[in-house]
Amino acid sequence: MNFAQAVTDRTRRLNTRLCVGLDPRLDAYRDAAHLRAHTLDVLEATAPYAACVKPQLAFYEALGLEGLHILEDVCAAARTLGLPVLLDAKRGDIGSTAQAYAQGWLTGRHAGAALTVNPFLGFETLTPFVDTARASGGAVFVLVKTSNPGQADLQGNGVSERVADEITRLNAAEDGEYASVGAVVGATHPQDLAAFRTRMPRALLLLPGLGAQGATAAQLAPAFDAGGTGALVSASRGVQYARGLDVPASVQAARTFRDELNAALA
Ligand SMILES: O=c1ccn([C@@H]2O[C@H](COP(=O)(O)O)[C@@H](O)[C@H]2O)c(=O)[nH]1
Repeated sequence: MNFAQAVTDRTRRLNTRLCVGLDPRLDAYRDAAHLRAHTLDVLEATAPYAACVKPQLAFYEALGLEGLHILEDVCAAARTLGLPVLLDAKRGDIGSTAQAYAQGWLTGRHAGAALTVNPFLGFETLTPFVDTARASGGAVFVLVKTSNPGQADLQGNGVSERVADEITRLNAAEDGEYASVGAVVGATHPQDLAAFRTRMPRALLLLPGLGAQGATAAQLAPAFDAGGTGALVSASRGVQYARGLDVPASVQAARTFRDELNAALA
C-alpha cells in the first residue's frame, strides 16, 4: 500500500482526517531527552485520532545530530503504530541535489513516507522527488499556496494555479484513486479550497494552519471529495502543546479536531 492509499484507508477505517504535527521546541523542555519522551508520548496517545503524523524537520535539525536521532525514533514509532509519516522539510534544489534529498528522505527506512517539496526552482526539479516517491511507495506534497500571510508576495498572480496544474499533469501518469503528488494549501485559505480541489482532482491536499494559525475546521469541507477523503488537515502546536506538556490535553485536542472536521463534512 503506498502513502496515498495508506492515509485514505486510515481515514476510512478510523474516520479521521487529522494530521498530527510534531514540532517539538527545545525551550519547552528540560533537555533533549525530555523532548524526546514527551514527543513520543504525544505520538502514541494521539495516534488513534490521526490519519498521519507530520514531523517538521526544522525542529529536529535545530538539535543537531541528537535531534536527527530523535526524528528517526519518532518515525520508527509511527511505523510501529501503523501511522503514515509525512516529513515536512520543504526540500527543493537543482536536479542532482534534489535526487540526494529524495534518496535521503523517501527511500531506505523512509520508503513509503511523504515529503513536502518546494517547486520554486522550477518544475523540472520536482522530477527526482516524484520518481523516487513513485518507486518507493511514498508521496510528495508540493507547496501550492502556503498558510502564511506573506505567501501572496510570490505565490499570487496565478503562480499557485500554475503549480496546481503541474501537479495534475504529473498525476495523470498514474492509476488509482489518489496519486503520489499531493499539494500543500493552507487551511487559512478556505475560500480557495473548492477551486484547488477541482483543479487537482487526484492530489491529496495537505491543509496546515488548523488551531494556532487561526484556521477552523468548519470551513474546510470543500477540500474533501464527496466521500470525505482527499485531504489531511494538520495541527501541530494545537495538539502537542494544547495545554503545556499535558498529554491528556493533547489527546483531547486531537479528538476535538477530528470530531470538528467530521462535523464539517456531515
Ligand atoms: O503552508 C504551510 C506549510 C507548512 N506548514 C507547517 O505546518 C506546521 C504548522 O504548525 P502549527 O503549530 O499547527 O501552526 C509547521 O510545521 C509549519 O512549518 C505551515 O504552517 N504552512
